Amino acid sequence: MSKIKSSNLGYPRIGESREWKRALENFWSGVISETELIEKTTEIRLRNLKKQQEKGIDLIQVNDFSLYDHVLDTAITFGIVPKRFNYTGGKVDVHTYFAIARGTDGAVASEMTKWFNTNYHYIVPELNDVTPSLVENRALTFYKEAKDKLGIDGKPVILGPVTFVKLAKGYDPQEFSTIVETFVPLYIQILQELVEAGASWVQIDEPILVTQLSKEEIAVVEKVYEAFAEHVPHAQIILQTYFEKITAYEKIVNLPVKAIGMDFVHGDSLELLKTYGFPKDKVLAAGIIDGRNVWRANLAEKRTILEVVKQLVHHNQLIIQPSCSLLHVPVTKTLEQKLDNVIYDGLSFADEKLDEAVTLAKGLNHGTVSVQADLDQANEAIKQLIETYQSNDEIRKKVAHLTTADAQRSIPFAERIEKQKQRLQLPLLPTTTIGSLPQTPEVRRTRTKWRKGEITDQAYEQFVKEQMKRWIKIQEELDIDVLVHGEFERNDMVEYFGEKLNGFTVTEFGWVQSYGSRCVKPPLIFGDVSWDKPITVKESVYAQSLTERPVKGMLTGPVTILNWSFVHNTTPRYEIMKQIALALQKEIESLEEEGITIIQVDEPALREGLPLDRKKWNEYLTQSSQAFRLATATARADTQIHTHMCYSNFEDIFDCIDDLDADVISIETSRSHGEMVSTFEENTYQKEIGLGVYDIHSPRIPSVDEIKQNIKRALQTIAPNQFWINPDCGLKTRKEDETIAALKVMVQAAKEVRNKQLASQK
Ligand SMILES: CN1c2c(nc(N)[nH]c2=O)NC[C@@H]1CNc1ccc(C(=O)N[C@@H](CCC(=O)N[C@@H](CCC(=O)N[C@@H](CCC(=O)O)C(=O)O)C(=O)O)C(=O)O)cc1
Ligand SMILES: N[C@@H](CCS)C(=O)O
Ligand SMILES: [Zn+2]
Repeated sequence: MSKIKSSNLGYPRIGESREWKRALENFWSGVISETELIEKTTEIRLRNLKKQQEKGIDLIQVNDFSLYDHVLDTAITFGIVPKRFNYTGGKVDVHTYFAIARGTDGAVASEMTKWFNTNYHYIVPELNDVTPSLVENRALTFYKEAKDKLGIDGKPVILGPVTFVKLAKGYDPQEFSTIVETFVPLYIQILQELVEAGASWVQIDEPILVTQLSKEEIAVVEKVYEAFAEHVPHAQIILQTYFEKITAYEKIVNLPVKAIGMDFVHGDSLELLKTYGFPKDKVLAAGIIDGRNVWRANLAEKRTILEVVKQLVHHNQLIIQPSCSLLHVPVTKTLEQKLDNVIYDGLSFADEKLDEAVTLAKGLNHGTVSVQADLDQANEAIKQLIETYQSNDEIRKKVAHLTTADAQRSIPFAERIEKQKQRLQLPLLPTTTIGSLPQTPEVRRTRTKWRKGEITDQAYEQFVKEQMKRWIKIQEELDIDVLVHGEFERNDMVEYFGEKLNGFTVTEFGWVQSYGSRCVKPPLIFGDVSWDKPITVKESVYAQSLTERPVKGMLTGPVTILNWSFVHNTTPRYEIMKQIALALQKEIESLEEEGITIIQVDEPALREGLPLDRKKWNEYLTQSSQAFRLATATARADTQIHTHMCYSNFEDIFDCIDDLDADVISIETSRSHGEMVSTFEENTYQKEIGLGVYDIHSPRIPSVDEIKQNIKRALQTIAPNQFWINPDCGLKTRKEDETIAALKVMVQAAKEVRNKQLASQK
């Protein structure tokens, strides 16, 4: 009988103490050389592999490490570099690689967007005018490295051609099949070289197979994998999917590959298996450990599922693995010193998830008795965890009695906006920013000192006040119309609220990569959510006291707080979302009581959370808009409610955006070069809107003409009296001088267009 194997689908890149982030940022700022960057990152990569080897993972993944993003890595494997970066062929050097991701003085960065329904962002490949060729077989390089340095026969992973082309831009969708075909010989060469080097398995990731593909697209998938089977018959391919169940299961499961990887946590893959069976000649790679959440697995329950799965596959042809790459969870829980013991015992980060996979495989191979102690321990930890859940009867009752009317503003938008215009007296094409201002090393350092108790609460508060004071003045000098307090007091827009609301817990080191070197520390939700006292009022009121211009109150919305937290499944998600909404309602009321006239409730994660399975869209969108409206319903009619969204494709959720009933929305668009603008041609959006006029994730300063172009393009489809002028997103990642220079250009461009508009109205 063959042995059931344990496997991994990707290990976090960032290192236990975010040493990867520091290496990258030190390289970008010239503190370390390219050689040092390569040395440091090689060290991290090898350490990651070694850890997995020591844990006893049978199939250790290679080529999952990246210096920025794995989709960008795939692009440079094929020499896909947009023309503006002056690439002349051959292996893409590190400088060009980072230039595509971050932009340069002379060339805008490639667009970045959400990786499926996650908070990880990938760099969108641009296929216009480039002929792909295999310039570097990166999978082979990293396969050899693991073999030579650690004696690991790794399982190289490559992003499959269908997903890669689907996620790319710069081609006519009609040409999809032809474009994919151009990649097929290149993939065949990669596979051939890997087989020659001795790779036992090759994993090809095709997560696009869990989305709705057309018949023609499925035919392309079939053609591609038939070609691989024909040309590289000895490659043992694992066709890997994740994040949902496979949509065209009956077709996909019969493709000529050795193994199919499926997610057994998200979407009902078990039902597919039971209904349609699983081919005898294939191995099933079962993603049974949740790669998207941090709560400990109930191993006994998992084992029961696996016993069923085992009956459905032939002769132990089973691999046990996480449901997706562990990129989406923090590295290890062992660094956490401050967590409550019960919560600590109930957690499982990447390292612990690998232990869980190994345990389950061992139990299946050697009988449950061999792992009984682990199963009992997990069971006890989970039991303890659930017993400590803090229920809040008052909140539960409130939520239970909510009606549709509770999620409705007092009067319709058309009437509200008139009152708001009266109250705010803003110019045509008002300028504003999205909320955060540069979180300089000094700001971060001061907060870290305060957290460590090295400076007093008073000194820290004073420091934050000074930042606000300085920046209110800067914004006034720049002549921005609607100001922000800058969010200097916040570590992150979600974690900050997690620290203040009941029902949340935060970790010290639970970092997860969001994009490039930037990481987030999602809070844990384990308890009913409630609000005790004002969270943001002190800062907003102070900032407002310094100026005659309106300063926006700044909150994060219920959908985003929920989606960017690790939520335990004790309570249904929608229930928690409504609890958060009720808490935000109180915060809004507190801001209003102190005279704040504009309140922004950010929802950048609304589109991201859209289920991959279309059948689930309606419920999600209805619940999301309901929760947002509940949070903002009690706002005065003349309080202007703003919202903001970024780094997603918004076309599919346009109706939901409208349904939020926010008075003003700002949407990131500049990296997608006006694609969003065309959406407005097909829609008659009545409310006010700001389409980001410059990209904030690049250090590059835009020109006045560029911004004017962006504004003018927007004004072709949006009325001038509806339009706001703002950057794409918050400015926290930018340096101060870059920010001031870019905002100066933005205001200048706004004024030029405004004056022209006013002159033409005369
Ligand atoms: C707007 N976006 C956000 C997303 N998700 C979020 N949860 N938040 C977002 O804002 N998703 C979509 C977009 C783009 N994504 C991001 C994600 C992350 C950042 C970002 O800037 N991250 C920071 C970390 C922020 C933070 O929490 N910092 C803490 C800790 C400070 C720190 O590191 N201290 C050092 C010591 C410093 C010193 O002594 O010099 C330490 O502890 O070692 C804080 O500020 O207190 C990042 O740098 O990665 C942006 C957009
Ligand atoms: N207000 C937040 C929104 C980010 S999506 C910020 O400006 O950083
Ligand atoms: Zn944003």
